[in-house]
Amino acid sequence: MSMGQAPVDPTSTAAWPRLAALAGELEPDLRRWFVEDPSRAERLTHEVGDLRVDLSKNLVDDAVLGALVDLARAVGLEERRDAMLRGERINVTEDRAVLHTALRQPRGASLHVDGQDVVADVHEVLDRVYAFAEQVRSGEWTGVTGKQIETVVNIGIGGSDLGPVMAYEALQPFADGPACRFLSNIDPTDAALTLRGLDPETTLFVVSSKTFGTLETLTNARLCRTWLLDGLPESVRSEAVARHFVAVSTALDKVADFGIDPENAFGFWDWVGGRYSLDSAIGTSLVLAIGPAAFSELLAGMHAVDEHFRTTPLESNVPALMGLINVWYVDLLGARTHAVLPYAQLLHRFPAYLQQLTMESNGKSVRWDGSPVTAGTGEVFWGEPGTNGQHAFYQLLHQGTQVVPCDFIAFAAPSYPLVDGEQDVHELLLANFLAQSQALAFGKSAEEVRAEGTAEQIVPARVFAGNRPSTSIMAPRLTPSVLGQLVALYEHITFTQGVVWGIDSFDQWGVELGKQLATRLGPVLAGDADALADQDPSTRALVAYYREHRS
Ligand SMILES: O=P(O)(O)OC[C@H]1O[C@H](O)[C@H](O)[C@@H](O)[C@@H]1O
Repeated sequence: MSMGQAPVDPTSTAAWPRLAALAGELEPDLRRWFVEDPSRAERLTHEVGDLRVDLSKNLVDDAVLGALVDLARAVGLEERRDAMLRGERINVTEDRAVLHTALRQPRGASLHVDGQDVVADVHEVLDRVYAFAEQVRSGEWTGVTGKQIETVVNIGIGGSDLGPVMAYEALQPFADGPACRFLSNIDPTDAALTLRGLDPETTLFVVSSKTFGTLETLTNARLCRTWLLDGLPESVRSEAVARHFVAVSTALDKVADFGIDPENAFGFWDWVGGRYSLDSAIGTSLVLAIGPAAFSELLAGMHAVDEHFRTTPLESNVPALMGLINVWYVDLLGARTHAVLPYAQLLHRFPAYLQQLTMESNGKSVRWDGSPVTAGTGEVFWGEPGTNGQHAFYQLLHQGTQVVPCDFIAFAAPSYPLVDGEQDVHELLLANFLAQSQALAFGKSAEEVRAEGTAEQIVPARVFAGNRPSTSIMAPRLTPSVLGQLVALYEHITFTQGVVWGIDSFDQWGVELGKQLATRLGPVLAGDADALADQDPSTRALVAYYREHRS
């Protein structure tokens, strides 16, 4: 398939009307489906790496899955996957290759793109990041006054923040290096609170920005540079930035302009999208925290899932199936959102990370050739760790009027085994994970509610309709490798959906307009009367309110 060609319209495939008919006929009855097919759980459970993915509580049967796989073949999922992995420029609107999978190719592998072995380049940078991290972690690299680095502040936003902070939180049990803090927001409160209590002599800043042109990151980097210099004795100031600032970017010239020594800069490439960059040098703060060995395991976990995605027939290809089932929910069953519910506190930032991955990738209305999409795209991803979510929004999941497919994520072994008297607390957590997926799937009928002696007038309020879809992902424990596997799994789910919809999942033009307008509104806030006069009445009134109340 030539990437310049129009994408195949999914609604024009033979599979689409079959899916529409199946959706029309669908009378979901998970209770009956499990009784009638005792092998349903086993047949619909697949393995990818260390992940065990149980799809059996989804509203699918063999006919639906068969039609979804046919749809995937008809739109050329396999060809486009292979084109991505080969380094073709499938990011059409930016004319770029999409090669985050090359970031986790093992040492010694090779992939030539435009005559360049990108895997060799990847390992050259990784080695530099690892060597630097070892120096900091061992205390060989010190601050300008000779003190060991105790805190790393990652300054970045979007993909230069969400991946590293998510993984740093998730891998706390493996964090044996300096503590990390993450500064992202242009709200000056973020800088003030991130720096609060830190000692300039023992703080290292990692300025992470693919473009090195992002307003938030450059502003925060300057604030931190001022804070650093103000907090150090004058005699060492001229040497301080070189010892306390490193940078990660594809724009190494801009790094030098900022005053960071190119020796202390780690590069990556335009073929790594920001939201796909955790495993590039953007992971430097994570490497500082968990060390090169653990980071290598994370990369190996991602690679294992890449290999599964590359080689497994679609019928048992887990990311492909999960992506296709998501398409089924969005386009045929009317789902608008998708909840991700980790029963693991350590994954508390995972849903936020997934929001950028999925929504910046697939929140599009036009296809890669510029024509309008032909089906609904880009569901809203959201979530919170269980059991906290249970006491907040699960009411809507159980009894609301919308289909909300849920992904449960749980681990057999606890990261911190604690007991409450005789009670293994991790078992309480897992009991809740199992209970919620059961309750969503199988519900509680009016007869069952009545049998509990419930007064007739409140029976309806206590009925659970059931047949609310979920996927259960389990792994032995949350390790760096397993985290890498989860990230790669969702990357390829996102890719699969994007291919079906025919959209370029690797651009993000939709974030640009707000940035442009913010640049124009800066002078308005600062008092430029002519610029204010050009604004719409609502904006003018908001600015007037600001003026009146700014103290
Ligand atoms: O890494 P940077 O170039 O600073 O970009 C940071 C983020 O900002 C942009 O607006 C994009 O929406 C994100 O995809 C990107 O991750």
